[in-house]
Amino acid sequence: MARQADKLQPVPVWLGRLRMELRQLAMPVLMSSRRGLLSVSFEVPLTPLDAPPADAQVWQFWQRPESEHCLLGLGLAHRETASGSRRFHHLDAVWQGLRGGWTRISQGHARPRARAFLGFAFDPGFQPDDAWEGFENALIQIPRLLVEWHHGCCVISFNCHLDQAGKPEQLFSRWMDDLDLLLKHTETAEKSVSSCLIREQPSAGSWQRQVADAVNAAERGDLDKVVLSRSLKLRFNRPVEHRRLLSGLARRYPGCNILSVSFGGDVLLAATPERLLHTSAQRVHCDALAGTLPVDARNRDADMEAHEHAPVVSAIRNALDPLCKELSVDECPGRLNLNNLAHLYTAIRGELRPGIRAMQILDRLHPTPAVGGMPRKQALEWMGQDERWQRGWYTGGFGWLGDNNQADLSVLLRCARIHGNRASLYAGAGITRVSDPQRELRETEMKFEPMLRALTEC
Ligand SMILES: C=C(O[C@@H]1C=C(C(=O)O)C=C[C@H]1O)C(=O)O
Repeated sequence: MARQADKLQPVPVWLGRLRMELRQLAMPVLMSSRRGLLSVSFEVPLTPLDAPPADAQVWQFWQRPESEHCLLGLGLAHRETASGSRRFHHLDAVWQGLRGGWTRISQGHARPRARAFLGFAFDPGFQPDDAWEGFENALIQIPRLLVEWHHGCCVISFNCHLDQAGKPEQLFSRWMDDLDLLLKHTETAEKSVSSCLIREQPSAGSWQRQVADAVNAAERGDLDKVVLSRSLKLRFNRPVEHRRLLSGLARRYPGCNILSVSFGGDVLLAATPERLLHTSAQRVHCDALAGTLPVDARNRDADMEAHEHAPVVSAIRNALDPLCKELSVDECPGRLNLNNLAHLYTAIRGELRPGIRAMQILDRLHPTPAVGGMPRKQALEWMGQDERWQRGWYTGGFGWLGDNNQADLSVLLRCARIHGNRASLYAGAGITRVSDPQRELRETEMKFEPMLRALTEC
């Protein structure tokens, strides 16, 4: 991401003015009878961060290095949660309501903007447990401080919900604490961390047996595809330096979305190649990403993987079709090369019918057969019996929502959940009637590798 060294001013100069202007702009609204959300935005000469600040407790971090776009949220201004089969309907209504009553003020060149983070578990029935401390089934969260870097420009927004803001002086001091946290951000010294594997869940042997059962079920015609996953639990000799981990992943995977979330407990981070949904006004873009090969694989291997890829393309096409005026789907899949592996990739783009919102698309899309299976119902039932651990947010989604039907949501893959000196890693593979258990196991190992490497190098 481009640095803004040329625009950099000594921090205290703009900070003093910002403090004064924030007060002048926010106070009349805080003293009024207005309700709903308030945002006050400023353009500031702040260089991009490659991770959340060291002392932050609650944050959401979203970065797309390739397009020089990064969002960082600190603290909590407002949050709405949902679960169950209507969770996206509920959050859609919430989001529309919030946007309707949002007072937005901006200073200088900053454009007033509405931004919220959206995150959700794979399963609408997921209930947060000890393993996923602080992670709700699905939520929309508006941070108290939002920093957005895009193409060399940085806008900082101070947010609050006027119904819950408390006394103005307390709010200003919380805002200033968030800002201090952001400005105090420093690099941490390099440390070597050694790992020891605690356990695999399930063991490699039983996972291969599960794969063989699923292959038999596909041969019988009970299902076409099911994605089975496994988890690795690791313990390190000191707390995992997740910020360093994140910056390492961004360096190595600039084409992926780099994500990190904490609600005060565990830290979830990911370098995911799969964009679930990207909308802006009436345009929609989805990735069909399924079928995995070593980077140096031959075309014959790609033909085998096409079995896994085709159902994903057709499910996304079917989900989008009724919502779109026009839909274009690449004729043949291309290859998306990551460092050690490649995925078959098809871009699906459309023009939405008037009034179609991002959350309505999400409701039809998730879970795609890239992470669930086909037919959806049978595959989910199969997974329910076989996977004896909670996927939590793994294969769920995370990203942000904005004005004008903007949304950028990723599938939570290639992720790790960190708790002190422990980490849980997740990986899965699509199983069809042509799958081979040993090959699928190898595929999950290839998917673990980037995070394992980053963890042991950070
Ligand atoms: C389930 C995962 O990945 C998904 C499954 C893929 C496959 O089966 O080939 C490829 C990309 C993802 O859609 C994972 O990385 O854990």
